[in-house]
Amino acid sequence: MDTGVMSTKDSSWWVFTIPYLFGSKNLLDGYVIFSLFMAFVSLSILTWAFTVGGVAWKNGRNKRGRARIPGPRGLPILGSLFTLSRGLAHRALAQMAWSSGSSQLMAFSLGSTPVVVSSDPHTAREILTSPHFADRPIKQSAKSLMFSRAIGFAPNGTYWRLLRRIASSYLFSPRRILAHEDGRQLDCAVMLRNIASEQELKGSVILRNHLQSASLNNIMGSVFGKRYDVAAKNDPELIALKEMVKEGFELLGAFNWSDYLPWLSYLYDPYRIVERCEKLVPRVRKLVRGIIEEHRRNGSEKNMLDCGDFVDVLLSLDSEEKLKEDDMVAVLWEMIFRGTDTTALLTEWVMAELILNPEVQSKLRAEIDSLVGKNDVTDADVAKLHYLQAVVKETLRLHPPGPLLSWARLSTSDVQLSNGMLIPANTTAMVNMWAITHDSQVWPDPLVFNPDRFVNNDVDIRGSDTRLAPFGAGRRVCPGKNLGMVTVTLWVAKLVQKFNWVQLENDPVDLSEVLKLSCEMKKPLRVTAIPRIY
Ligand code: HEM
Repeated sequence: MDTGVMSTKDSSWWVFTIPYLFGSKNLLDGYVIFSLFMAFVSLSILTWAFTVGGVAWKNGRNKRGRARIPGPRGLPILGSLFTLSRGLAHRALAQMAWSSGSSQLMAFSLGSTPVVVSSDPHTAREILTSPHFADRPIKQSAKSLMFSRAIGFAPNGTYWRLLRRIASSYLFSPRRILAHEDGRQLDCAVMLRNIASEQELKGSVILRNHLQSASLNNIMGSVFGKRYDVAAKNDPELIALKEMVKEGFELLGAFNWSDYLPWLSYLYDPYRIVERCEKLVPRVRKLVRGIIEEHRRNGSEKNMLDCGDFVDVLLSLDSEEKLKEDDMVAVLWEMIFRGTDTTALLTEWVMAELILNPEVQSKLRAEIDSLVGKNDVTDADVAKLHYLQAVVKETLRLHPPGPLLSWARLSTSDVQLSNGMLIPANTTAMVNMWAITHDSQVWPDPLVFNPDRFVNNDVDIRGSDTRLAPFGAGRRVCPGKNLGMVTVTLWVAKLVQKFNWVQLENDPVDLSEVLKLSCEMKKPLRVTAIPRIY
């Protein structure tokens, strides 16, 4: 609108001044006027587009504080959409921030959306812990898949607080995590057995399949009280569930241009996001409602707050906390979603690093052997295995599963930072955790896998130290962080205790990344798992 008004007003003096200057009435003919007008419009669009930070930062939005927020200009209309729409956005953004000295905060545009990204621990903390950043921008796919009614995307308010309270009391509390140890042990035992048979049968193991099945079953167990026989390849319910989880991941992980250029949704939807979401939602509803019905029929909601599954818990809540059925479906579905890939892919990264660093693997095995011997490793043992904790922390540093902390934040009002920059209301804010954990000013030799850096240096990774906060921080911090850590550390300990892991000569470990919903190994880890003989 503004541009239109400006162009009419400004172009009028051209039209009358130029003929006057040149003294020729011919210049007023239609063609010349049109050319001048087009030149002016192009010039104004270019000037308008090439503001610092790009199209969404026009009118000095980035200059409202004492210090200006620097940033790339991007392309007219699109801004920096190409940087984020393909490849490894965390690496591209880190490079841009480092090379332009904008690590503290960098402004850029995704179409009409103004975005800031921090690659610095101090600014990251200010953003993540600010109450004015407790909302999230919601993608079309997340909305269509009901996630706006689940914890991750619910707007900051009474409903979101209720969900967090229910989840932290009944799913993620230390007592409940402990109560589900048997499930973790069981799923791991099945995984170890299946790994041994695949090794015997094929001479190598594709670890990802086993990890994904174990974590899906594990989260299904604690959320739905249901486990599948993962070796039975023909179970229709398991096949359908895996398909739905995969489809949901693809839809949520896909870069949807219409999220940033809403008018584009009428013209261009290469992933058919709307159509695919419409097909997926009824299938999810049917499956989850079926399981809820089963629980109702079995009357299991009575006294389950301590040892039941999460469906039992939700059914047993009283009127004040009771959720509507559709909200229950959204919350339960979200847990399956979040709990499955994160634990599996983090364990895969840990194992890849252990295979590439055999001396670390041996040191870890020696620690486990000296504390546990041939006994089964338990959660209680894991807490005492300090080198194991250091190995997992170092993996989270080098390969944070959410390098951009998975889901961005949204400012609900203007936020003044201590460095003098002001982030205006309605700005999407990201933290580039990958850039922080790969910054040599923050971590010496950042590219080297060296768990020893954590041995005598107890860095808290649960959000209080933003030099390494792979679970985020502040009120939107990951509520599943303890469950995730307990599961990953237990499984890594048992994998290392039971097998020697060696890379294949003809298929070396490849640490290339692919960024989907999370950042995973591009090439699934295929290795030799040699059973240990005591
Ligand atoms: C290795 C494991 C995991 C990693 C690295 C991880 C990472 C993250 C990150 C970075 C966030 C965003 C935090 C922020 O904005 O500050 C998040 C949010 C969340 N995570 Fe996790 N996560 C993991 C495991 C889990 C598990 C096992 C669950 C549940 C079963 C879970 C459930 C959630 C939920 C519900 C949110 C949204 C919280 C909110 O918006 O209030 N996560 N996670």
